[in-house]
Amino acid sequence: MAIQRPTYQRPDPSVSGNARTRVAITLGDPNGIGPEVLLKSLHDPHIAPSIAPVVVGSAHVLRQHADVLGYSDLTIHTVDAMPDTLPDEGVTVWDVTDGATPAVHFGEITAEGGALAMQAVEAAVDACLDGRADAMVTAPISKDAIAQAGYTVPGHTEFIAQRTNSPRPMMMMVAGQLRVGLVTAHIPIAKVADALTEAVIGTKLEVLSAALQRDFGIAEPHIAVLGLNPHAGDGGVLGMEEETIIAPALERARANGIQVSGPLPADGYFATQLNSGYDAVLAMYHDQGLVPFKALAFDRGVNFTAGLPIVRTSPDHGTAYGIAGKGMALPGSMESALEVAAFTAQHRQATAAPAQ
Ligand SMILES: NC(=O)C1=CN([C@@H]2O[C@H](COP(=O)(O)OP(=O)(O)OC[C@H]3O[C@@H](n4cnc5c(N)ncnc54)[C@H](O)[C@@H]3O)[C@@H](O)[C@H]2O)C=CC1
Ligand SMILES: NCC(=O)COP(=O)(O)O
Repeated sequence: MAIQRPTYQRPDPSVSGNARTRVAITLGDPNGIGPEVLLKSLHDPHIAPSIAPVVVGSAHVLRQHADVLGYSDLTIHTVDAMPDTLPDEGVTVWDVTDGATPAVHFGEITAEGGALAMQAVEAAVDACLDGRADAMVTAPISKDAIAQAGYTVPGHTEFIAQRTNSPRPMMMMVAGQLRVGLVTAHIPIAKVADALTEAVIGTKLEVLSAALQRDFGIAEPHIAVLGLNPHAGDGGVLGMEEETIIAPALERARANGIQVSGPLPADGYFATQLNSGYDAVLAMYHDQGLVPFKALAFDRGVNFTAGLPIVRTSPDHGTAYGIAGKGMALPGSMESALEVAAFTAQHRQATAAPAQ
């Protein structure tokens, strides 16, 4: 079977009246590969025409990464707020550090790095909420570093949901037509089964279905739902969650007008069903969805947070400390994250109900 590759059209600026999508791009952990993939992506001539990118974080950190990459002639414009217009060349950084000059320690997990990364996320969320930005793209943070900095959320998804008062966030991975939603995300595997309830699965199906319509333009989405246990429980021999929790949740979703199929065996799904016309698949836990997703689409995969009032995407990879500062990081996932952010923001704007 052919590996699924992204088939997104490049975002069409005419969708929103020729306005470029204003994207706030958070710098991520300064010691990881976030700034590197960001710099490489902004050099992609296919990306620049459709978005107005503003990097949020530290100009000093970005300069250090640019120097290591050999981009020493790059002009970095520093501003102290989300700007309305951008210069024709160079990269604009909204510096949120109050003039600090943080050092970069490639490959190290530090509280300072975690704090700096989250300062940028806070600023970018607020810019999206008050309309100064159309979308945000987050370069990767380290969950360890942000915990050292005192943050009690596991990652962006939960943090942005809190800051935007969104009770129903959902992690969703996207690579072209391959879309994977998660019922549970950042919890220990030992807690997954207990976290699965009919209500939770029903909520995730609603959020996923709404995101497919509102953000990806699929009028009548059809969602495949995976089982939890091997072979979807095999009639109860290998586990009962399919019969007692997942199937009833699907019945209720159907009654509410959502097209769903399942519960389907997870291993077979990714081996045979990717071209069967499903618009998305709902996985029960993080690695059930992300292992096959990354195996199929790592270098183009995007992490999209469904269920938010703002548009937020991210590359599908993390801080990759082992290769930080070596110039080896592949930028494709960040490029796709920028594209999906622009595409979904433009789609939301184009289809938003006019104000009464
Ligand atoms: N959106 C985000 O903020 C994300 C953050 N993370 C965090 O990142 C940290 C490290 O996570 P890991 O599980 O080690 O995953 P990782 O994605 O950082 O690294 C996994 C493997 O992929 C390689 N890799 C990752 N990105 C690459 C790229 N662009 N080009 C070439 N090779 C690449 C790495 O070198 C490593 O071998 C953790 O704290 C994790 O929570 C992980 C995923 C997403
Ligand atoms: N595996 C995805 C991941 O860990 C990223 O999480 P988040 O920071 O986007 O919440």
